Amino acid sequence: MSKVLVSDPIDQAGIDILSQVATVDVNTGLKPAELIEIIGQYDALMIRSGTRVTQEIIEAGTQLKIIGRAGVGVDNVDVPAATRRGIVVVNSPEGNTIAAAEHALAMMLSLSRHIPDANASVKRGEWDRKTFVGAEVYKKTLGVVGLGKIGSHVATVAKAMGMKLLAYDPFISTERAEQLGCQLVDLDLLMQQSDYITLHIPKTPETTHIINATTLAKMKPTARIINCARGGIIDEAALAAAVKEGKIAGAALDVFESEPLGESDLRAIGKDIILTPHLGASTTEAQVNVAIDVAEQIRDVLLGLPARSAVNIPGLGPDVLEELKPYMQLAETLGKLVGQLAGGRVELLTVRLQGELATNKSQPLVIASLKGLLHQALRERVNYVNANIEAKERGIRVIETRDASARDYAGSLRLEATGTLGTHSVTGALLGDKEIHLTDVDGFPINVPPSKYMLFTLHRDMPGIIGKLGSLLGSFNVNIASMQVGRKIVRGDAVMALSIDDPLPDGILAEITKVPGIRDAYTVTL
Ligand SMILES: NC(=O)c1ccc[n+]([C@@H]2O[C@H](COP(=O)([O-])OP(=O)(O)OC[C@H]3O[C@@H](n4cnc5c(N)ncnc54)[C@H](O)[C@@H]3O)[C@@H](O)[C@H]2O)c1
Ligand SMILES: O=C(O)CC[C@@H](O)C(=O)O
Repeated sequence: MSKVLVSDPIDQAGIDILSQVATVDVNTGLKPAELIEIIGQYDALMIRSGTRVTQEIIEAGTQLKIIGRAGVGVDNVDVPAATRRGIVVVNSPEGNTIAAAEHALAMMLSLSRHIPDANASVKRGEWDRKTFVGAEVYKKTLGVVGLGKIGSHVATVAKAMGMKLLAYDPFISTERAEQLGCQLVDLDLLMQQSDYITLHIPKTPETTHIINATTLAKMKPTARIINCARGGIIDEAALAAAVKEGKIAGAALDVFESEPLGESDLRAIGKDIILTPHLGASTTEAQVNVAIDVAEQIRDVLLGLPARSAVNIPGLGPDVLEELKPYMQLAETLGKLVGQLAGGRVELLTVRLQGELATNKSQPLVIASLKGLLHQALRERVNYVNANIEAKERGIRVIETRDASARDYAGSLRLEATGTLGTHSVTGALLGDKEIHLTDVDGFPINVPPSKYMLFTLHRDMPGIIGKLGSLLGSFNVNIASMQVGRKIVRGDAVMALSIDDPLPDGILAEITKVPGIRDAYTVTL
């Protein structure tokens, strides 16, 4: 019989499901060394946010087939390390949506009416009705940052309470925002005009400290901000200072840069700051939902069936998977690339299957392309199961075309993305030992294997330009691993593809486009 280790508190409903197919050991609060010591005996590991599943733990888990995260965020799991070892990582993308949305709404109302401090005062024996005069949310403006699953539910309920809604989400269509009664605006306008601001975005390099001293300074002095998404999206020191100095009226936080919250200025501020210990998902209903959702997937994988919400491996039958896996990786890589070249909001994705791929099962490749395209916006929340639905909700139209006569490579895939900032295309193929190669960017032929960090330029093919770019990158201490130019005619337009060892430092893109002859530059992380 298989063995499952449950290393965080999980609802009994999940344990009952696991017990149908496995021996279940519940052992919570383990130190990393203790987990490393015992993980080798287990086929599956089920966690919440408490257990940090590092590469070391994954390597010690020699029998592990699946890691199940009872919740949304898999930021406590080293997913690339699990993928390398062929371990499926599953989550529950929707099980706690309502719980988190209701917590944000509860925070907004509690802040407005000083409920935590009023309650504490009555319990101390006082009867103070002056200190706790509040504000109504009716007819006030709520700015929703991130109009995904949780943000959408918050918006729907806030609308019913008579609030006016603004939203900032660069990956959501105007139509989707309008359906929810939200006016889509940029972040600056949202910060300036909202009476309440609520954050529902993932923590990514782009969203880390997206709310900082500069953005907070744009808020009205009467405005309040709520973060039930992820710690680190708000710069906590800047927030504490803004509330203390009366630059904004208040804040409510469920999540922190470091959890549990240690020494912090936030604790010292009275009724204008409300703090809860990452309780967004802590409702009986959500814990039953996520436990069942993830336990069912662990059960299925242990029985040799596909998982429905795999973060790293598609929920397809093993035979189809084996055959298509290299092409799905190609499609996902091209999706990530074209999404970042297009920037902004993509409205149309054209997937063209060429050569022998034209006769293949196309649906998984279209899904993998969409998963790659949406990765920038959704990170681990997009998977092979929800990519289609997420794309539809964002108003992304998908067109699929086939060209069996294309003969440049045995089989190749071309993605073209049209968005608010223009159209870009990329083509790729599997060469040699099924190695992914980019064979075309924006109609310019190249032949480069993709790397984690890349820089693309669109420039005029003229003497000296490569040297100038090389020196500029050198002056920013950027090391070039490889470089290739693709052109159609001599001294015409050209594309340069550079693989670089590290992410480009801030500000360098603007410098690159100042080099005479370079029209555009795009940085990409794959
Ligand atoms: N407090 C809790 O216990 C708790 C519980 C559940 C989820 N969460 C967190 O809540 C957040 C939202 O979860 P969800 O399920 O709604 O996710 P989701 O993926 O459905 O929605 C996230 C939205 O953020 C948008 N987005 C991405 N990058 C952005 C950017 N740079 N600027 C503006 N918008 C951007 C995406 O387009 C997407 O619409 C996540 O961070 C999740 O981890 C917290
Ligand atoms: O496990 C929890 O309680 C937190 C869950 C939440 O942050 C999530 O990402 O789903």
